[in-house]
This record gives sequence, structure tokens and C-alpha cells, in this order.
Amino acid sequence: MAKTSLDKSKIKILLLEGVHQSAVDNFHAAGYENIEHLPTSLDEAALIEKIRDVHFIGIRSRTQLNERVFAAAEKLVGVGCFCIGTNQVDLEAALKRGVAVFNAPYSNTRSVAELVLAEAIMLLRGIPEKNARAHQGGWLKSASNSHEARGKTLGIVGYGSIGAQLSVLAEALGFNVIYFDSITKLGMGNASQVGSLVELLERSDVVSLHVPDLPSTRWMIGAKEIAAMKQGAIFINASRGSVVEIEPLADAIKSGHLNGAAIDVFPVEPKGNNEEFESPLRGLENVILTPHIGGSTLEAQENIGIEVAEKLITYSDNGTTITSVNFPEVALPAHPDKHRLLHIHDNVPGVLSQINRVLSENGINISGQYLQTNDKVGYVVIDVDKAYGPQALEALKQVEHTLKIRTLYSSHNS
Ligand SMILES: NC(=O)C1=CN([C@@H]2O[C@H](COP(=O)(O)OP(=O)(O)OC[C@H]3O[C@@H](n4cnc5c(N)ncnc54)[C@H](O)[C@@H]3O)[C@@H](O)[C@H]2O)C=CC1
Ligand SMILES: O=C(O)CCC(=O)C(=O)O
Repeated sequence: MAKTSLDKSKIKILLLEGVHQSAVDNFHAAGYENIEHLPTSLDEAALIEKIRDVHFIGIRSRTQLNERVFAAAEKLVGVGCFCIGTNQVDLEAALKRGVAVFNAPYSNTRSVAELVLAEAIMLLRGIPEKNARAHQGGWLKSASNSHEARGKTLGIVGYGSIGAQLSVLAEALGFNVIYFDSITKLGMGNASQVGSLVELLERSDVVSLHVPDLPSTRWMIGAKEIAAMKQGAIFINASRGSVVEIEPLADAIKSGHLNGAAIDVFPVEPKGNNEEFESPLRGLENVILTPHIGGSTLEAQENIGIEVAEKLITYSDNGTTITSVNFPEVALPAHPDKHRLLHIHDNVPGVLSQINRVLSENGINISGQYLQTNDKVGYVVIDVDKAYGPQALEALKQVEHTLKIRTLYSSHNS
């Protein structure tokens, strides 16, 4: 029987936050059976307890993978964020332990763009308020504060995958689109880039945020920025709750400076569907509040499940790290007749020569070697004809600056 790196039945996979069944199906199809699939996130204490014997973990935006969690995750090899954002993961803490992190950068972008466009139209027509009144037996038939989207200016902050997709959909509907981004980008269609956030805020009838959570975007919209917006404008945030100060936003809605808002992400979000949602925006008229579901469509979740599971499976089976958000990216060929060593180390001079010395001292002939580094970490993959014996593996572990090693044995050689 061929010897494998680590029997797949021993590789434990923990999937949290109701990651789509398509991920589980993909893992099963690839021979991974030891999967725990939970519908919610776990608090830190429960996560620390559970993660100790986990090799791969899959999360969405809620689960916090911080330094303390990584410190307990002694067997962890890879993290899959079944979403776009990776701000819930301490990427440095993962990197310094040789844990590769992956996400799904595109699979839910269309879902977010569609929701935002729908909200922009609803808010321009004052529908949330009219709908609420009708449910209470009222009848708010009026054209006041009710506008067509055609000819209005949509200002997009962050012109990446979502912002650019929103731009195309919005323009098809008759919006004039302007955008602000920290880097210069070619606009889609007739959309044009503006030079400053303030200019965008001053010119837009609808402002929509699509930036990641970064130090530069933290609380980027506060009282001053809201005051710069047009009287009667609409404000939409489906990016991250850390980007907008909620109190001044609530004040601007109450005072009538803004005509409406749609908010999908909040500075503090409930841990699960059973926890009460608290926000100063609750109860305000013409405000759409959604529970961080911008990317939550069945189509997006199914695609994300497939995409991220495939990345984790490929990394587990073959060592490929293409599209990892924290690791040096290496695309590796199959290794049917070779044994493969994955060596992850601090990116300091001399490690590769130490590894090669160990191999030569143990009579191991290299048939293929792949190396990629980033500013912190080096990732070297070495294929050989002969299985690495325990002595060679121990010597490789002892190489100074080693963070993690894995061996993937050929399925054709013993
Ligand atoms: N509500 C939801 O369910 C979802 C929310 N998101 C959030 O949306 C964010 C954006 O997603 P994508 O468009 O895919 O990201 P992306 O990375 O493709 O685009 C982000 C854009 O923001 C720009 N940017 C970064 N810092 C900036 C700054 N300080 N000022 C102006 N522009 C800046 C970047 O240059 C880039 O063009 C994600 O990071 C995530 O946090 C994503 C998916 C679903
Ligand atoms: O689906 C989720 O849990 C989070 C979606 C999101 O915010 C993201 O993809 O960044």
C-alpha cells in the first residue's frame, strides 16, 4: 500500500458559520471525511478548545482568528475565508506559524452590487418609510422626496471588484457614476474618477462604500464627511462596519440632512441569529437595515463553497498556494512519482542552503525545487525520488528559522 503524507481520514476540517454544503461535498469528493460542519461561529474560548486538533478551518466574516486562537492551533495548516474580507483573521499570526490563508475574492461581488443598486432605487423613492406605514394601516401616497435614478449621480468609494460591477449596473439604469479610489483606475463605461473623497461626497446624490477594512479606511466617514454630503442625499454601506461612524449618520438622518440610508455592516454585529441587534439606526425612517447579507445569496454561497474548498484541497494535496492572501504564491505540478517536501521558513538568508545540505547529507537527490518568498516568509517545495526518512525529516525540522514542514508522499511509490 502506498504511503501518504497524512492519512486523509486523520486530516480534521472544521467549517463554521454555515459554510455552504458545496464545500463539504467537495472535501468528500477529494477523500476528506473528517469534517465538522457547524451553523454558527464560536466564541474565543470554544474556538480555542476546538481548534487544537484541526488541520483546516473554514470561516466567514464573523469568526475572529486572532493571535490567541492561532497560538492554540498547533496542527493548523490552512484557513479558508468563505468570503471576500480577511480582516477577521490575524494574517501575521497565521504567517509566522506557516499557516496559509485563502479567500473567495469574486464569488459574491455580483450579489453585493445587485443589493446596493436595489437599495439605491428603494431609498430614492422613500419606499422603506411608505412600506412601514402601509404595514401599520397608513397610506403615504406622495411624490415628495421621491426621485428617479435616471440622471442622478452615484458616488462609489472603493472601485474594486464590487464598486466596478456596481458602476456598470448603475450606469445601465441611467446613473452618472463617479468614484474615488486610493489608486488610479480606469472607469467602466462613462464612469469617472474624482480626486478626493470630499469631492465625491459633495457631488453625489447616492454614496456607496466598497472599501476593505484597512487602517486607512477605519472611520473614514464621520461627522465631517457626512456634513460634506448633499442635502437630501442617500448613503449606503455594505463594506465593513468599521468604516462609518454610526452616531453622526443617525444624527444626519434624524435632522433630515440625509434622506435615507442602507446599512448592511455594523461596528458591532450579533454573533448569531439569536442575539439582539443593537444600533442607533434602529427605528429611523427611510433606513434599510440588513444583517450583513450583502453576499448572502444561494448562488454566491454555493460558488464560494466550491472555490475555497478547492483552494484548501489543492494546498493540502499538492502544496499550491496560488491566490493565498498571506503566503508566497507557488503553482505546483502534480507529483505522481515524487515525494514532496513543503518547507516554510522565515525569509532570512541561508535557510535554503541549510535545507539542501540536510538533503545531501541524507543522500536525497532533488528532482524539482520551487521557491517563492514574500517579505516575511520563504516557501520552498522540493520533489525527490526517495521518501524522506525520519532522520532527514528531523534534521529539516531543526533547520534554524523553520516555521512548518509538511511532506506529501507520492501515491505511486512506497
Ligand atoms: N456586505 C457583504 O456581505 C460583503 C462585504 N464585502 C466588503 O466589501 C469590500 C470590498 O470588496 P471588493 O470590491 O471585492 O474589494 P476590492 O479589493 O476588489 O476593492 C476595494 C477597493 O478599495 C480601494 N481602496 C482601498 N483603500 C482605500 C482608501 N483608503 N480609499 C479609497 N479607496 C480605497 C482599493 O484600491 C480597491 O480598488 C470587502 O473588502 C469586504 O469588506 C465584500 C463582500 C460581501
Ligand atoms: O458572507 C459573509 O459572512 C461575509 C460576506 C463578506 O462580508 C465578505 O465576503 O467579505
